[in-house]
Formats: sequence, structure tokens, C-alpha cells
Amino acid sequence: MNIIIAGPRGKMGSLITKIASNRTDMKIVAGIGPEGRDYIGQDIGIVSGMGRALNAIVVDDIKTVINESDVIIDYTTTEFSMEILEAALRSKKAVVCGTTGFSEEEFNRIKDASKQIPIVYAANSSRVVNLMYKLLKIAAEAIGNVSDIEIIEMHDRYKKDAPSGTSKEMGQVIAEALNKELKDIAVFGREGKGERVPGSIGYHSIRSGDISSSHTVMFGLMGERLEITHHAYNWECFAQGACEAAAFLYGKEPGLYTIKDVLKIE
Ligand SMILES: NC(=O)C1=CN([C@@H]2O[C@H](COP(=O)(O)OP(=O)(O)OC[C@H]3O[C@@H](n4cnc5c(N)ncnc54)[C@H](OP(=O)(O)O)[C@@H]3O)[C@@H](O)[C@H]2O)C=CC1
Ligand SMILES: O=C(O)C1=N[C@H](C(=O)O)C[C@H](O)C1
Repeated sequence: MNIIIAGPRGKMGSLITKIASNRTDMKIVAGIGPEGRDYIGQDIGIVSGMGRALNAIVVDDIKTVINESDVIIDYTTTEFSMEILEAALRSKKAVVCGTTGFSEEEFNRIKDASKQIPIVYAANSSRVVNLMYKLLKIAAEAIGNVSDIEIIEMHDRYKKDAPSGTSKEMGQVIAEALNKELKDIAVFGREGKGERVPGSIGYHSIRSGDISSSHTVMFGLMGERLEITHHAYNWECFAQGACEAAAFLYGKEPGLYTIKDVLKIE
């Protein structure tokens, strides 16, 4: 299968390039970067920092390369992801989207597009984080209604969105386990909020240095607390999942698939 990688200079795009180039089931046919970058026209292997050419060029106009591809892997920005989505719709190509921070309206555009093209949307493409969702469901069902739930996430200083896409998904898992709507129980910041309401979910975002990704969900009771934590030491676990998702999409019918479909997590 032929793939295009968006943002090959980025943290995720460069790792996805490295991992995809070592797989035997996929071939990178192009990269896409923003207009005006000095690396446009160069080989993606050089742009991504791999130090060897892969015989695929980074372009700034997806229209010029999209027809050579089967799947586009996109971990970039919300604005650029919307452009990729429109291009993929026009050319009927599959998309793996791992970008986070979409508005509700933008996410509805992804859902609409998935009626015509196959899409994997994954706010977190690590297998282990998706296993953590299962642990959260068990904990929330058992003690969620009687605990003070806090989601504490840490990322690098450059991350654009807060709270992280993963922490929103974690909140959603917990809200579903409690038969509640996340919007009714999520609390962003505690200033002026008064006493803690059991069963509500407090969100806390830390941005510092080069922390790659860390999520802790704390279920606080009187005299004890349970913490479930995932730490990523680098972004490779997410990039592995991105390539798995691309392989999964090859030949799939239109639809909105999740990383659980890809990784076969019940
Ligand atoms: N789903 C998951 O598991 C994960 C999701 N993410 C999400 O992925 C996204 C990217 O994260 P990260 O790699 O850390 O970010 P980076 O800032 O490192 O990379 C973003 C890339 O997008 C490129 N880009 C920006 N605008 C355009 C455009 N108009 N056209 C083409 N390329 C563009 C940038 O180009 P340039 O380098 O030239 O500026 C850059 O290479 C974020 O939303 C993040 O939250 C991150 C990790 C895991
Ligand atoms: O920007 C990141 O780094 C990450 N973003 C995703 C998110 O917003 O949850 C996934 C992971 O935490 C890394």
C-alpha cells in the first residue's frame, strides 16, 4: 500500500516516517509540509532526520500527489487536518488522523467524511493507553460514584491543545461507566468551585520541558486513593499505532474506525 505522511518534520511525522519506511507492507510515496518551508522538494528521509533518502519528495500541495496514495497519515494541526480531510474526500482516499484539539464542528466534519471514506480517528494510538481505558472502565464502575476523580496530564511545552485529546477520551470512558454526560461532570480548574462533588472529574494540564506524554487518573476516597498512570518516554508508541492503523485501513469500506478496531481491543 502507498502512503503519504503529513508533517514529516514534526515529532510524530518524523517517527511515523521512520517506522513506515521499515515496514514491508507499505511504501511512502510523498510527504506534505506547509508552504514556504525550505525543505519542500527534498526527500522525506532527509527531512524527517533519518539521514537517508527514501525516494519520496515532500510537497506543499497535496493535490499533486494524493492520487498516488492509498492512505494519508496525519498527525499535524487541526487546521491542516481539515485541509487533508477535504482533499481525501475529493480523491476518495483513506485517512489516519491522530491530531487532537478539534472543535465539535470540526469533529462533526470528520464524522460526515467517514460516510464516504474510511477514517481511523485516534486521539491516542498507543496500545497500552488503550488498555488503560479498560482499567479505567473497571475502576469507574466500581468506585467512580464515590470518588473524587482527577485527570492529570503532562506534555511538552510546545503542545498546542489542553486538555489533551487522551484525557478527554479518558473522561468519556469514565462518564459512560457512570451513565453520565461528560459535559455535566467535567470541571476545568478548581478556582472558585468550592467543595468537591463526588463523581465529578477534575482536569489538570501541565506543560513543561520535553515531557512526551503522561496521564494519571486518580480516584480519591477517604483514607486511600487509586491512581492509574501511563507514561510514554518518547512518541514511538503512538507512531507504531499510526502505522498499524494505516495497514488496517487498506481496502476498508467507508466508516469511522477507532484504534480499538485496529488493535482489536474489546
Ligand atoms: N494520536 C496520538 O497518539 C498522538 C497525537 N498527537 C497529536 O498530533 C499532533 C502533532 O503533534 P506533534 O508531532 O507533537 O507536533 P509538531 O508540531 O512536532 O508537528 C506538527 C507538524 O505539522 C506540520 N504542519 C503544520 N501546519 C501544516 C500545514 N499547513 N501543512 C503541512 N504541514 C503542516 C508542521 O510542519 P513544520 O515542521 O514545518 O512546522 C510539523 O511538521 C498534535 O495534535 C498532537 O496532539 C501527538 C502524539 C500522539
Ligand atoms: O501532543 C502530544 O504529545 C500527544 N498528544 C495526544 C493527546 O493530546 O492526547 C496523545 C499523547 O498524549 C501525545
